[in-house]
Amino acid sequence: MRIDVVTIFPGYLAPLREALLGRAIEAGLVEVAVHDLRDWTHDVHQAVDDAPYGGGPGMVMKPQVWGEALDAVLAADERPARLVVPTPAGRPFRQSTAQAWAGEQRLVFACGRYEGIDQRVVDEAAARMPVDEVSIGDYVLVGGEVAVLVMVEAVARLLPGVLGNPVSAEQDSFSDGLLEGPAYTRPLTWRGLSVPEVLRSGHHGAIARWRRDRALERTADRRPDLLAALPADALDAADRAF
Ligand SMILES: Nc1cc(-c2ccc3ccn(Cc4ccccc4)c3c2)n[nH]1
Repeated sequence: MRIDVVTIFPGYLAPLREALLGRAIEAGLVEVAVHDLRDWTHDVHQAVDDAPYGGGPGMVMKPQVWGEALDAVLAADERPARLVVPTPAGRPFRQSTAQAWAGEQRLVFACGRYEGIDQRVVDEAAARMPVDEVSIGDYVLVGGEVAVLVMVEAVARLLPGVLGNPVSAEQDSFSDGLLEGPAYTRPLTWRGLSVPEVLRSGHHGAIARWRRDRALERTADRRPDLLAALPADALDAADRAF
């Protein structure tokens, strides 16, 4: 997969080259290119924003600069690309979104700032490629860069070879519709707190049942919406007894 990010703050994307994802890039499992939007300005002030039509606070990002930047970035590789535009007004980005995007050959992320990007950039792009306007949560950021870091990590970890132990991607929180239950490691007792006996019993069936019960308990407590959204056949009799 090739990932391109266009932003006026390229330095914000430096963490992409750290740790797990950095190693995946070095291993050639994923390619990442970060581009400075201002490279496609032509005026001395390198203007990327202007006042909003219709008035209102803040500034809007100019369509001309974005149009030239996206044309150039898309032309740099013949693989078909999906354009992703983070915005507070987007459809929710979920694990299912990350799983769908993990199958893409190419993702191009457009990081807005100010009050966002002129809508015509999205509308014009949508005429020639798939475009997703996505939100990473119901809170307001200052720009799209942090959202891109979140989404790139969520997608990249699903790519073959990126995670050391691929099984964990399948056993993710949300992959079975439930939250992850509690996890423990050594020491057996820490500050007077001990690890649940069942986890040391060696009884794999009992352990699996205990873990499922803790996941159900936590999901019911913290995310009842997820429980309500589970398909009818997702809970077996033992789950219902819980
Ligand atoms: N989930 C999520 C995404 C964003 C986000 C993404 C891109 C941009 C570009 C500019 N802003 C600032 C902004 C504030 C308010 C209204 C519109 C834009 C952004 C915010 N916030 N929260």
